[in-house]
Amino acid sequence: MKKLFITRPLPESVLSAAREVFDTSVRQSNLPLSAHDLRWVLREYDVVLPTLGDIFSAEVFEDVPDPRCKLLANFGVGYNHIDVAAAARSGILVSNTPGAVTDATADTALLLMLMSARRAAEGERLVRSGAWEGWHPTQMLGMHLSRKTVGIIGLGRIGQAIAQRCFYGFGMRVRYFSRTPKMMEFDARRFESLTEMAREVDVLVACVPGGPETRHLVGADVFHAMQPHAHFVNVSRGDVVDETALVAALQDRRIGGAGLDVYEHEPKVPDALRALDNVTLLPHLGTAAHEVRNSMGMMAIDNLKAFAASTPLPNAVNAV
Ligand SMILES: NC(=O)C1=CN([C@@H]2O[C@H](COP(=O)(O)OP(=O)(O)OC[C@H]3O[C@@H](n4cnc5c(N)ncnc54)[C@H](O)[C@@H]3O)[C@@H](O)[C@H]2O)C=CC1
Ligand SMILES: O=C(O)C(=O)CO
Repeated sequence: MKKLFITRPLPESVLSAAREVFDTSVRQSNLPLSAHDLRWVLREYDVVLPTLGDIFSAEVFEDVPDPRCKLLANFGVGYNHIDVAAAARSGILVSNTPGAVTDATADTALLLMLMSARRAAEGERLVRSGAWEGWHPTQMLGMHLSRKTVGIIGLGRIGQAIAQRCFYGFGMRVRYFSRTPKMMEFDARRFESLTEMAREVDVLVACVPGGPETRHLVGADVFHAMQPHAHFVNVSRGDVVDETALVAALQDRRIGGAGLDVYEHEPKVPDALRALDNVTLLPHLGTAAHEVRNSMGMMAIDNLKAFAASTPLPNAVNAV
């Protein structure tokens, strides 16, 4: 049996499926692997199932010249924590879990859109504080989401699922910023300029992958272009946004508010951001549902099984 290392505790059903095929070791910690342990697992195991937070950089791969590991079956669709080109140079395949995460992450985007536009977190804090003085006609007025315009940054799987929810659920107009035109079953206008789109929308949502190519894609220029009532939502990766520029835009009330699931230096959230009442802060909850984490695990196991059977991986993101 090949040796598998799983870097975090996972649902029992996923672990059972893994044990059917592999001599499986499960690390009993939810913290990212240390620099030492990243190198150790590449040396000691045939296959590894990592998650976001386990930073497999080019240096890590270069430090292990002849790795025993031949597959990193990532638990999650986003793999910006793995240098997949460097992995390939070391003869290591990388796979991910697309599709399993799509609906839950799109739901989280809608959750944040509503929470930010309707000031739900602020209202919840008010009730908890005991300072609520009762309903009145001008209490905590926010923005009505129905029939507004949403601008989606990156119309991939999650972006399209958000577009569908906005169009069918809320009667919203859909705009998107994307490198290539996408076919949707309803009218969705494409922008080639992100700032041009930001000028027009009531809600701007980021759902591109993280990494060097998209780092700080949403910066001061975008927040300056947005209308003062407009909201910004991020369910992608923290580094897609210039967090300093976002804090400034929120402090100056240059935008209506923001809803964030991800942060530039997770789990660190800047004090300045936590001090603001016009931002909703979630702890990377995008896929945090029992069924979804189970499906993600099973998808990772499918890739591991394919590797063990020497058949093509269903979800390879590089080639060796
Ligand atoms: N908050 C959370 O818990 C979760 C976050 N995510 C994040 O969402 C990301 C997207 O996931 P999927 O939709 O499944 O991926 P996807 O690959 O289907 O979609 C990404 C889209 O972004 C586009 N894109 C990439 N670079 C771009 C650029 N520079 N400018 C404009 N468009 C660009 C791609 O062409 C593609 O259409 C993941 O990579 C991950 O980082 C995913 C799941 C859960
Ligand atoms: O799948 C991903 O990319 C995640 O962020 C995990 O929820």
